[in-house]
Amino acid sequence: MRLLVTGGAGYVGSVCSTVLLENGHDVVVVDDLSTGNADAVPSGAEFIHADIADVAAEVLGAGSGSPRFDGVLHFGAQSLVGESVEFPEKYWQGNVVTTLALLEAMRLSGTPRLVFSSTAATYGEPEQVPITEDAPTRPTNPYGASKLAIDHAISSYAHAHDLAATSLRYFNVAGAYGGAGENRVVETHLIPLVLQVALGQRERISVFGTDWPTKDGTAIRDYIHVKDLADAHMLALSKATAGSHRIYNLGSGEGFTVREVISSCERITGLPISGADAPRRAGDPAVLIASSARAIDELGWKPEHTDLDEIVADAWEFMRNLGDRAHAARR
Ligand SMILES: NC(=O)c1ccc[n+]([C@@H]2O[C@H](COP(=O)([O-])OP(=O)(O)OC[C@H]3O[C@@H](n4cnc5c(N)ncnc54)[C@H](O)[C@@H]3O)[C@@H](O)[C@H]2O)c1
Ligand SMILES: O=c1ccn([C@@H]2O[C@H](COP(=O)(O)OP(=O)(O)O[C@H]3O[C@H](CO)[C@@H](O)[C@H](O)[C@H]3O)[C@@H](O)[C@H]2O)c(=O)[nH]1
Repeated sequence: MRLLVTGGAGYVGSVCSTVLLENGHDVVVVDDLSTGNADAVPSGAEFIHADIADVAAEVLGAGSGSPRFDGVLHFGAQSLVGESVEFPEKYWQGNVVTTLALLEAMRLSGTPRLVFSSTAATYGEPEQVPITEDAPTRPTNPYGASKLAIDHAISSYAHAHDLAATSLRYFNVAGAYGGAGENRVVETHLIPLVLQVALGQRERISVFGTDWPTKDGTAIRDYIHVKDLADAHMLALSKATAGSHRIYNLGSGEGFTVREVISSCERITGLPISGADAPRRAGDPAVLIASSARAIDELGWKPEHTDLDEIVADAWEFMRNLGDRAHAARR
């Protein structure tokens, strides 16, 4: 297929572009580099440096009579929970308004398929875990609310305009694949931050909240290997049907506390990692664990890298090999 990838200079988008190319697809990346790096775009992909809201109509050929792409994978977004509480405008504009422009361009060009990066943050604080797709959606931060609004917009476009749409609700993505991984200019995610401490690029890791109702008082998350996530995107592309919007949770199905993640990083790196207790971060839920049963049943998805130590080991190898290309090392 010929595919448009938004956010392909970011972490998940660059790994998925790599896997799309490995599967023989043609890939055009549009990225505004607001959080991504141009050098993360895989060399086999065409790269357009732009905000997708500005160029979607032109790139997709809105009004030209025939679609130029077989589908869009929409990773491009602002996606930091804490930042979204402080600057909600960045999330309503950058996520919702931008995606509405993309959906209009898809409608007007007749682009038939969409795979959207939704999130566990659409559910908010769960009543029970693991979380299924039928769980109530009560986001605890503007980031999750913006993604939920987009999911609703996609559903109505799919049904009214025959779009074959899939929303993949990722839990916490981690690890690396094919030379692509996490190398953000401003990093806020737990695993890369802990590994930056091991690399001597940061003094200690702050543990946000030690009074959560969990076994060691720190927050629990479900870490999914980015290669397993990429595989789910390939299945979503091939299985989607016109006029339907399916939503799938994607995680490994097991939860780890912040302290357990730090211990895993110590085991894998063989280095002691200094932590400092800190207050809870605004907008964070206590526990997020996925039920991916629907993706396993309907898409035939089989996560293959569910061991936390394996996920951390792949992230560690990627970060050690970054050398001068590491943004953290340049600061
Ligand atoms: N990383 C996770 O744990 C996680 C979990 C759930 C959902 N997600 C979702 O997955 C997607 C990718 O996340 P990531 O961790 O790779 O983030 P990232 O910040 O590394 O990548 C996002 C990319 O999108 C680009 N971008 C942002 N707005 C754009 C716009 N308007 N036009 C063009 N490009 C734009 C950025 O420059 C960046 O390269 C996001 O939609 C995010 O909400 C991520
Ligand atoms: O320096 C840090 C950074 C994070 N944490 C904690 O570690 C956990 C994981 O945090 P982080 O890696 O920042 O991810 P989340 O905030 O859980 O969000 C990720 O996972 C969500 C789905 O679960 C996605 O929607 C988001 O896009 C993605 O950033 C949370 O409890 C944080 O409070 C710390 O204790 N110290």
